[in-house]
Amino acid sequence: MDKFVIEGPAKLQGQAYISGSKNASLPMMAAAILTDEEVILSNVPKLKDIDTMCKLLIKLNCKCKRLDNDDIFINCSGINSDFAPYELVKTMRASILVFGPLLARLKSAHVSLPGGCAIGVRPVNLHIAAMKNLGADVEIEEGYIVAKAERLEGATIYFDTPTVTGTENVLMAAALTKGKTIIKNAAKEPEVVDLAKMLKVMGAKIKGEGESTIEVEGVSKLRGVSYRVMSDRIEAGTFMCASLITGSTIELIDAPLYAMDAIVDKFIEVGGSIRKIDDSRIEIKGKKIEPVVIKTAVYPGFPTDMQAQFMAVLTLANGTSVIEETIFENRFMHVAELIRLGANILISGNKAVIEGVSHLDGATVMATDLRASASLVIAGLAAHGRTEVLRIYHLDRGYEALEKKLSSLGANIKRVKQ
Ligand SMILES: CC(=O)N[C@H]1[C@@H](OP(=O)(O)OP(=O)(O)OC[C@H]2O[C@@H](n3ccc(=O)[nH]c3=O)[C@H](O)[C@@H]2O)O[C@H](CO)[C@@H](O)[C@@H]1O
Ligand SMILES: C=C(OP(=O)(O)O)C(=O)O
Repeated sequence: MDKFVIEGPAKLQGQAYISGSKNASLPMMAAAILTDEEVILSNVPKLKDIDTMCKLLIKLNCKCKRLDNDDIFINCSGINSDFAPYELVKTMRASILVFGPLLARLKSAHVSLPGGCAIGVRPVNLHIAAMKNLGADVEIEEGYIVAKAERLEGATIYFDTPTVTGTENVLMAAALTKGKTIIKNAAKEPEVVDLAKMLKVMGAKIKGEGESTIEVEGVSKLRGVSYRVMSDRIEAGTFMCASLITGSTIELIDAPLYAMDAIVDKFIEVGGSIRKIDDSRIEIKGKKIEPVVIKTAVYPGFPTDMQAQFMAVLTLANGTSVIEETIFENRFMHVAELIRLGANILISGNKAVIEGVSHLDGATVMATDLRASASLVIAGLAAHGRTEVLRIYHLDRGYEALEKKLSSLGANIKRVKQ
């Protein structure tokens, strides 16, 4: 198990390249199941989750391999298995994204139920209800979703709560399902929009992506595609937090600002500034850390995936901040670890009250989930002395070469094998 060793405090300068989006790449890889032609995705980040999705596709008898650099090649012409085993699904919840495509392509799916995880229970009841609505018979047997769909037909699907991967599963299934499917209270996240754009290039008929009602007119066949994945707004936001907490000016290449309004607003409210250099480059400057109120919400609200990183920054604010987490019931696992670094944080229900302190001191801390890990790295950059972040395999699920990118900005951070 690797750990990070950080010697702080750091001052950063230079350029960081923002990789392709994990949460856009994963559904697009699953969408390759929908066609028997080649799919080439570019700008796919080198991450553990991407490797897991590739392994899962190979298990289904698709071909999946990384080409040069950031391209992934997938060909599902030989797909002949509908089985997504627990061994893979337990390591990555996003495996549930093969559910919709398998049903549409093979008329059956046998997909392990993802377990709970550190941030919450994360049920998939809405995915299952949606597939039933499209006409599938779905049972839960021995921890698996077992679904058959002799005759799928377009339907109106209403989500009680907008679910990102649920919306993506329905989009993919409906693209190959006879008739019109209307998704109401759909997720509007940019990654959903990017998936819809890819599906349209494949020949899908979709209207309304990015709005709360999406209409899909099913087609009988989808083509292969070559598609460039959007850049990762959460990675870009994480670098914004690194610049705030270290009071540094850095340049970001390929940050998808068009999808980052809520993050940029908070960055500026806390005390950052942004200057556009050209179409692909921005300069971000962390000047001071003012206390703020943050409430996570579905897009275009403030993303839950940025909550932990902003909390790390606010531990050093000039006053008291409040963060309310409304998406996941247990996404404050980083708090106890930030307290080990000297932070003053109280939790009451789904609210955290963060009293800014004058400084943080290095300590050994434990990463518990992906974004919690990132928040500990950010805090470690500002903490005085040595911070060890254990269990960074969580971080490797979703950040490409974070330690290399931070080192090249001047941080003293090393990956150490234990
Ligand atoms: C691979 C991927 O894209 N992951 C993202 C996706 O996760 P994911 O798609 O799993 O998250 P959802 O949007 O589904 O979850 C939103 C809320 O709906 C609830 N819910 C969801 C489905 C369901 O069947 N029943 C149900 O109750 C969840 O428990 C949660 O409270 O969106 C989350 C919210 O922006 C992000 O944090 C994740 O990074
Ligand atoms: C929670 C996240 O991912 P996943 O849904 O893949 O667990 C995340 O990206 O912060």
